[in-house]
Amino acid sequence: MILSDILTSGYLRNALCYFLLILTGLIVHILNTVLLQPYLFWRKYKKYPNVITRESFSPILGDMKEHIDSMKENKVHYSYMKNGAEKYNKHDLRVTLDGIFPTVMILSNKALEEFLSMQVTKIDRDDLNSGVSGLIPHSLVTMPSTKEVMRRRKNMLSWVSLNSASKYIPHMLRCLEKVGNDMKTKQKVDLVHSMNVVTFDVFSDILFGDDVKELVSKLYPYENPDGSIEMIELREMLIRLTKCHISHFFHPLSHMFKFLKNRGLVNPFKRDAKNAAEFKRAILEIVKNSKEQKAAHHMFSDPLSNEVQKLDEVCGVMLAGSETTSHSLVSCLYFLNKNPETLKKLREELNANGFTKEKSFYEICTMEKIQSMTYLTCCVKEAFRCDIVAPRSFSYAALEDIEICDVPISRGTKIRIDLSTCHFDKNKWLDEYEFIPERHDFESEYYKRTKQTGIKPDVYSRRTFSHGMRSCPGQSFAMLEMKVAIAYLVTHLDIQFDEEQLNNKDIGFGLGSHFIPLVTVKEH
Ligand code: HEM
Repeated sequence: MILSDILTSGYLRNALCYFLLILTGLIVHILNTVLLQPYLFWRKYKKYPNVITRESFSPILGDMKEHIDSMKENKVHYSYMKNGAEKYNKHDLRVTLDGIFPTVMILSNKALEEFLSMQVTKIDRDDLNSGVSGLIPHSLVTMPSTKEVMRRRKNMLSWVSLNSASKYIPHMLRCLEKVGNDMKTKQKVDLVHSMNVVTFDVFSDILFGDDVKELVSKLYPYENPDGSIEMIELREMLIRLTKCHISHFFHPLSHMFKFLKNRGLVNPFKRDAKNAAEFKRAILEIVKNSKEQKAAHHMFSDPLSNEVQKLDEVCGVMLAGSETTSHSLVSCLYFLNKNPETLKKLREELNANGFTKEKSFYEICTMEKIQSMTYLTCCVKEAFRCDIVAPRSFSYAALEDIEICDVPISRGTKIRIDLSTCHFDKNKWLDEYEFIPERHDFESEYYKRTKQTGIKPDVYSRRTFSHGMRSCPGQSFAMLEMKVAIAYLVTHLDIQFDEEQLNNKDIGFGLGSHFIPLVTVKEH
């Protein structure tokens, strides 16, 4: 058939018609999921007086716009939650759009109580695969609370021995000593990076045996955004992978065309998936080569989980255990630098308990001593209140149509607990924007004063580790590690942040923060 025949024949006309039909369907589908459904969701909740939503509908970006605008103004991406606390705390729920995905955020205590009472029959962990959980899609962190997942959670806790963590203190001190000495030799130190070295080393010692130390510190290939391959250590790889996966959250494509991200079809998702696979391959090699019976070895001997789940479980523990604590350490050191009187008082408590740099920390730093220092505990608790490593919980979902505080929530809707806003509730915390460790000390004058005003926190006013059966299982371990690290660092070092960062009241060092704290470090 010659070309003119084809053009005039019905073949082409039919093909063209089908093509236009498919294209129209695709456009309608995109407009419906990207614009119409999010808009209807936003509008539906505007009428409830106990629900707060964005004042105007923001297409495609949704409430991500808040995060992006904060960063543009040199504020940490979640600073709007703190600054808007007065407005938000008047409501039970906040309805947001994570890009185009509708999410209900639990704000008030009443809403949280109702949420917890429905867990896990009507509300459960969502089978999520976004943000940082996209890095570990088969770990228990991302799975609904089936019997099997709760069994994995219990086993993981006992294998990692989080409840008898005192045995890890000497190793924590060795890591701190090494990093502390290294920091003193540099003119400027990226404090997030240094604290990451500490927390990663602590967790690699918990998970892997001494016989694979070489493999842990070996260099592995990592593809950079410009396509170049850089040889880096595993801990550096974990830091970069975490940052990249958090940034997926702010990437419009991951909201508009989820499959592109989930299947790693285009960059940066493609590159990040490749780097994640390399990271996991390295972890597998380490576990397989270790003969020592450390936590990862036990996790891999679980006969009821498959290889992919076990691998993600180990990576999940590394991620949950090291990234969170390192960022919290930076926040705590920041507030201590910003509040010299507090730092002085903390050093006095440490000195009075024998924590001086002339003494060997390996002898004096016992679990009992660490737990007995009230002011140290208060400083860590206050840092947890004032800056939060994860401003929202992982994602949960409604398993059926439910109501929270008389507000209907349809089956399948994503629900998250707001972990930050209540930390600045002026009805629960006196001087809510000030860093005042004394507020956590029942014996202090400040505490007595707050009691007289009637403004006092309750069990749900502290949400750093979330609440309920899927709250953080590493809380007491994290507290211990924070206290040992702060005790060591403030006794041995003077850490100075730059003035601009000290004066920025909207700075923060939680996950995904764009701030790089370049500090100067001197011997104390
Ligand atoms: C300062 C340090 C830490 C903070 C602020 C923190 C905070 C959190 C938060 C907010 C959650 C989400 C809970 C929810 O979705 O409702 C979580 C989950 C989790 N955390 Fe932590 N965490 C820290 C340290 C640790 C440590 C040291 C471990 C040790 C292994 C750990 C292991 C986990 C695990 C396994 C989960 C998932 C629990 C589940 O889904 O059942 N975390 N953490």
